[in-house]
Amino acid sequence: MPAPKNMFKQALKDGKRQIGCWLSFAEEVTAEVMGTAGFDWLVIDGEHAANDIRSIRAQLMALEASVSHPVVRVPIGETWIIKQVLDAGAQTVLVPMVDSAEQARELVRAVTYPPEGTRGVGAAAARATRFGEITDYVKTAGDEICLLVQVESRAGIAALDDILAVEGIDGVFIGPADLSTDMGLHGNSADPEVRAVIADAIARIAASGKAPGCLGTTDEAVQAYLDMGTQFMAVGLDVVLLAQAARAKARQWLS
Ligand SMILES: O=C(O)C(=O)C[C@H](O)[C@@H](O)CO
Repeated sequence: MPAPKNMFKQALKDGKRQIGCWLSFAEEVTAEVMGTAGFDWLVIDGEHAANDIRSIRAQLMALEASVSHPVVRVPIGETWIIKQVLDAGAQTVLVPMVDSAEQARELVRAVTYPPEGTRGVGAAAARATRFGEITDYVKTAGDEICLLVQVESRAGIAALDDILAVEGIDGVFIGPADLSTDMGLHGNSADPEVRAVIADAIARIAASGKAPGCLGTTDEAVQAYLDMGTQFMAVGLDVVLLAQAARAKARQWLS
């Protein structure tokens, strides 16, 4: 029995637009709720949400029956956390703060079993193999793992062409908040200077044959990034969606 087909990775290969959303509550019940919305992908955020490997695993389980493909963002691009989230069942990993081709090559090795890579073999007891039921997991997992890296600094933008040349990277996500902050604009990703850098980066990513990704926290930003050619597009964060809806409801009835 082979590893499950990664339909999200296939959709990216086929050039299909994929609309997603961030999961920032670090709670499986909200992941399960968001999993009923119909998004193509959902990010279990290990970087900025209060997640650990157990809560990440719980959200992967909560999304098992959802049409939304779970993408796990690790807190940092280190092999120990990558092996843990892959063994927990993640098939798509998003790695923040990638600034060089060497970092990218190391990440490809981290998601790859030896001899080509460095991923440790824990298949027998792993959720990823359905606890040993998927007998050919070690042999077949590599083709179904989707590795996405985030370029979100001036250094990363400068190294983008070299990063795009790294085989095994399936997509590059441009992080508007971090990029604009690194540009000295304090998270103001709507600044025309930032938008120009993002537009150029999206174009270069697409031209390389890899999938460009981004996140917009307003409809205006989402449309702007889509117009630039973004393929895997996150259109919001669950925490922000709830906060905004609750405040609007309060204003509606308290006024
Ligand atoms: O830099 C960015 O923008 C991202 O990487 C997304 C943020 O981390 C997300 O938490 C929204 O602010």
